Amino acid sequence: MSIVNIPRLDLINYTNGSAEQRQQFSQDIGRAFNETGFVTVTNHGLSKQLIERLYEQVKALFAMPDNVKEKYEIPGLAGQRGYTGKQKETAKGFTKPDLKEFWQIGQTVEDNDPVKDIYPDNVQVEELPEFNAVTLEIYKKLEAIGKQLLRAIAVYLNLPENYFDDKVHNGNSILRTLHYFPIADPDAIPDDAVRAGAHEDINLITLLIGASADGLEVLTREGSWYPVKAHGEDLVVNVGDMLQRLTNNKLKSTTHRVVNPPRELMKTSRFSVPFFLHPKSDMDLTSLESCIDAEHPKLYTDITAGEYLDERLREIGLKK
Ligand SMILES: O=C(O)CCC(=O)C(=O)O
Ligand SMILES: [Fe+2]
Repeated sequence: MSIVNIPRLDLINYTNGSAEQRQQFSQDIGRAFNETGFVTVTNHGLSKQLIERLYEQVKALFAMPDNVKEKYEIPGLAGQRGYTGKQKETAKGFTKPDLKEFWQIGQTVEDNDPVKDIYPDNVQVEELPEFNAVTLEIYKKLEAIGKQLLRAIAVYLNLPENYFDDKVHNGNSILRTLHYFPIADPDAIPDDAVRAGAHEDINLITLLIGASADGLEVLTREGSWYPVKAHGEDLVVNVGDMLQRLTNNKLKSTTHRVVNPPRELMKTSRFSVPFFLHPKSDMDLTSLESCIDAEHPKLYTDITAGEYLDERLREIGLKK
């Protein structure tokens, strides 16, 4: 069996470290993103109490009756805000939808950036004001952590450290709170229906809170599945297709999935909260010249982040 290297990185070494520690952090995250596309991050600044508050609210949201949640399903928004009901998203190449329901929160523009006009408003959960408050706080904090990580990656790529700053400022990022619901009768579900079918994330990088629950697996280069284990409150961070495209596959957007639990645990829920860090839709994803040479010929056509997102939302059935 192959050994998959998913290093555990201490963010304090980047945010408060010496020049040497910062350089080391950049090399460590860059190398891991080049090899497996995944790292775990500790000392990220989200307190245990905040994460507990988040999960309490996420559980309360999905505990509401389906007919209450369904009033927050907004036609025309491709699931990008509010509720998406059970079995609506189908991983690319799969025929059965994933066994999950989710709620998505988008960008809140706080300055007078005109991009404000193109983002739909977030949907407020009337029954749970605390859900609205804690998810907004988590969104802003994960966005700030993501910006730090992109700075470290920019250094690894020999770009100016602030290369991504203006591209992700007021970006089209999404916080997704997810519920993999209990399966009352395992025999009633189709054989190939899974919690989350094998897929790659669309965005630049993903920061996931709560991957300590079992089920998340990454596909190794040898073609086997390897479980991702995070220590308690660590974040799991991975490369998405936009960053892979920008770097002409130097950084790898690794295929991952969430498997169903063993039969005796089918009646239990699994919750998780990924943050998909997106740039503004006008970011040019044309592969960097520095990532193209005779050994690494250009693999992708030129496209903007907005055009690319549109294409992908159609493929997974969220956009008609
Ligand atoms: O639930 C998880 O652990 C991962 C979810 C995921 O990969 C996704 O929503 O893209
Ligand atoms: Fe994913």
